[in-house]
Amino acid sequence: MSSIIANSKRLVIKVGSSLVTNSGAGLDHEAIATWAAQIAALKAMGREVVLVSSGAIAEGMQRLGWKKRPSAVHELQAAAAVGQMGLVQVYETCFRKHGLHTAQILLTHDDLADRKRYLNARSTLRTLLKLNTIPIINENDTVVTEEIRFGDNDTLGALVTNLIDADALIILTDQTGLYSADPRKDPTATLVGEARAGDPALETMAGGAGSDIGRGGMLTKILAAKRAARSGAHTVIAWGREPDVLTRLAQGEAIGTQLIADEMKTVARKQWLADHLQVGGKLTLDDGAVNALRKEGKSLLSIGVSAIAGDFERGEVVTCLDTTGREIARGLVNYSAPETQKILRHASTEIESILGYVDEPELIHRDNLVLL
Ligand SMILES: Nc1ncnc2c1ncn2[C@@H]1O[C@H](COP(=O)(O)OP(=O)(O)O)[C@@H](O)[C@H]1O
Ligand SMILES: N[C@@H](CCC(=O)OP(=O)(O)O)C(=O)O
Repeated sequence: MSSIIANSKRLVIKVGSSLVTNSGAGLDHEAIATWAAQIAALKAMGREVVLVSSGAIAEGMQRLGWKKRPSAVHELQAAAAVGQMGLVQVYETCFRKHGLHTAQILLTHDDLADRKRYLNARSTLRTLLKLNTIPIINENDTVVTEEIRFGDNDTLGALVTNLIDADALIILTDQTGLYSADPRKDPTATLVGEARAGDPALETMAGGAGSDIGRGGMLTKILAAKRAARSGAHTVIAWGREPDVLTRLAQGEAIGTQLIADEMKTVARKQWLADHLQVGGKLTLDDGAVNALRKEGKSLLSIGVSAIAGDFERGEVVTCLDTTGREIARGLVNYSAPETQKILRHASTEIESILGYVDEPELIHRDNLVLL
């Protein structure tokens, strides 16, 4: 059996609190250095990596000398704010040794549900990847309440996987994978080597967190795999302290639990777009633009749009019609209706002089476009 990661170019790697903080005993610098070295090796193989790291609350508690996890949300938030400083310092130091810059991104689930912020986060992350940096993502604990209470970064990892259209999500944790039951409670439990992401049987095997440090347990990891599969990404759940776990996975070795997305990426993305967002407006394309989309797989540029209808905002789904009114595509539009009205029939290079700013050179990026 070979690893589903072998052919994955863009990876989201999630490391849980129990792992980053060595079961709550402060940040584990050595382990973080090991992952940084492996991620640097993945970069050298041409992979793109986004890291989702927990550990802020646990590190904050350690720094503040708190032995017991507080139940008051504002105290958890304060601990997260203190601990996040330590977390990013360690990552920055470790990656710098490999000549890599890190970038801190703090997100809430709401940010990814909001159309505009979704596009903004996506553009920033894609730019950071182009700049060859390692984005380090955590929840923005200061401004959330429910995430902190039920907070698990597994869900965030899956949302980021969907957001940047990653090929795979690797969840590193303190167990060697998903077991038929919680191995802390049932010593006869056996490792699940491979399964279909979204198989309901997995949910009955997975329990909650086995320690006070981690939040989600296995169930949130299984649900994250199901969510990641909706944009066609596979998930691996593996032990973070397994020697060379990341580089071995990338070289094709099957380690831990592999949860396979059975939908093709393009089909899944189309479904995801169709499910998530309602059509907010219409664009009429000239024949050249229809050709560029259909035959050449290109993005839609403002120059190819001859008319618009509806009052859509940046980030809404719009439908693209040919000159006869037939729907040929749908996609997430980068400019609002009033902006599009001003830039239609104009080249991308003119956007800045017309609007005074440029969000993206494309009206709809091809990754956000589904042909019908
Ligand atoms: N079926 C299962 N297989 C493996 N671990 C399980 C299972 N059910 C529950 N768990 C528990 O989930 C824990 C990992 O989740 P969690 O503590 O939230 O880690 P992390 O901080 O890495 O997200 C394990 O230590 C284990 O006790
Ligand atoms: N944002 C929180 C992460 C929440 C959490 O504990 O998640 P996880 O360890 O992934 O179950 C923190 O940094 O402490």
